[in-house]
Amino acid sequence: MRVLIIDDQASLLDSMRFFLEQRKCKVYTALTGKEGLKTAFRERPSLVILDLKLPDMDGQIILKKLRNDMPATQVIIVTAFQDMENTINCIKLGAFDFIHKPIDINEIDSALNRFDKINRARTHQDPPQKQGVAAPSDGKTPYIVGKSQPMKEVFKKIAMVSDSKVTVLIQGESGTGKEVIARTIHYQGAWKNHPFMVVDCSTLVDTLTESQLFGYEKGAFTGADVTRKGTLELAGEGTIFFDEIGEMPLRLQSKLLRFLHEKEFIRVGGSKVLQSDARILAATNLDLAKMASNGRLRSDLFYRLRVVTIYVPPLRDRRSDISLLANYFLKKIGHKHQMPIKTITSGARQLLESYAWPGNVRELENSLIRAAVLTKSPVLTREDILNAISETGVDAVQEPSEKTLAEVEKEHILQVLKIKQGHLGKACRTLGISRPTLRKKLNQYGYK
Ligand SMILES: Nc1ncnc2c1ncn2[C@@H]1O[C@H](COP(=O)(O)OP(=O)(O)OP(=O)(O)O)[C@@H](O)[C@H]1O
Repeated sequence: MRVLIIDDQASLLDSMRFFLEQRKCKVYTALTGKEGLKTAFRERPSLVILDLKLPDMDGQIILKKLRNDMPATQVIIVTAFQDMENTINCIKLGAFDFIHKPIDINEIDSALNRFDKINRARTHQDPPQKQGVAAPSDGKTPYIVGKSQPMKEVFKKIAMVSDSKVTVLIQGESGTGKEVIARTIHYQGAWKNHPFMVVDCSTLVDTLTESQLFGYEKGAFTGADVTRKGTLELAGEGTIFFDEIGEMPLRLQSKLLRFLHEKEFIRVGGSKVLQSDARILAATNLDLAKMASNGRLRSDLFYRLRVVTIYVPPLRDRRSDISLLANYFLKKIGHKHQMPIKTITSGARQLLESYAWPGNVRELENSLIRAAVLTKSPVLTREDILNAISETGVDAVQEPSEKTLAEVEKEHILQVLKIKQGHLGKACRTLGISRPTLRKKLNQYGYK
């Protein structure tokens, strides 16, 4: 295989050359963008490894040129994790993969393995299609940190859907980052200057929801003294994100379905059919297929929603993201609380990487906030992290104890409630008990 590496760090070029030559690649190198393009057009490599930050040219311009003029050549971009917007733009522009800086040779190895595999499969296919062009960045996009293979797939899907109005269902456990993904789809997309509206289906009452969603006409019900627009109208050409879609009352499900089919709706108490061009994103941590089969969710709505599904794996299934996320959160905490950025010992890092994180990324972030705020020292130890986790976490890191079953049950219920930030509905789902049962138990513990 012929590989061209474009990077302004001579030492990195040397070590990559050494590594790639071991893999029997013919390697070309270039220290600048201009030199890189010249070499690419002369040598026609099958793969280019391209650093986005070059002294003379923007990496995205080089990528665009390579994808346009040499579509058979694939490009892996090298990026800093703070460059998430750029990374997504590069995927939109047709980058094959990305690896993070500082470069871990294992990441290159697995990217090359993927490239080999896909290249072999592609031999009999048509040349790759030209990809869409990215919208300019506006700085509002939230960061999504991740370098694990499942998160790379998530980034690719975000890039694929953000410039279209396709309905997307985001599935994953609580705290895995579903809302961040929804926001990123919106703010990376062509309609990012239009509103992003969130509807939390788990907190809405049936009748209230209807007027909130569809708006109402003056006089539609007692207290409706003026005509009001609902979320669908207010969103305009933007995005409506239905969080916890599995909680939507059945009656509203059919109205939402009509909206998804026809893009039409009527205000409560009105007769005029109104049009909306909003994009629908939905998220759930429930098994919607099961809900559809037992009648709790309309199956036609389920099929309509899952046109494109993004699955976000729990943090315990993508442990290679943990260290990166921890660094990111420690920086974020430092900036937010205006304190020096804390670091962690290798023991603490090992603990973070081995813990089960039942509350996923949210629990990791909250534990680090607690540890950073409560610890005076600039370096967080294993103990500091352990204390912070056991404040809210589930018992995954604790030693076996001699507690009674009732004590363990109480602790577990209170911990889950903390993780769910006091949200009874969410806690019930995690605990697998009904709301009345949870209330009864809380009463027994002395909580009203
Ligand atoms: N990959 C990620 N990179 C950076 N921050 C993340 C990532 N994933 C999650 N977070 C952060 O973790 C917290 C929880 O994320 P989010 O609210 O998106 O999860 P969720 O899956 O929608 O949760 P829920 O199902 O409980 O509503 C947020 O503060 C978010 O910013």
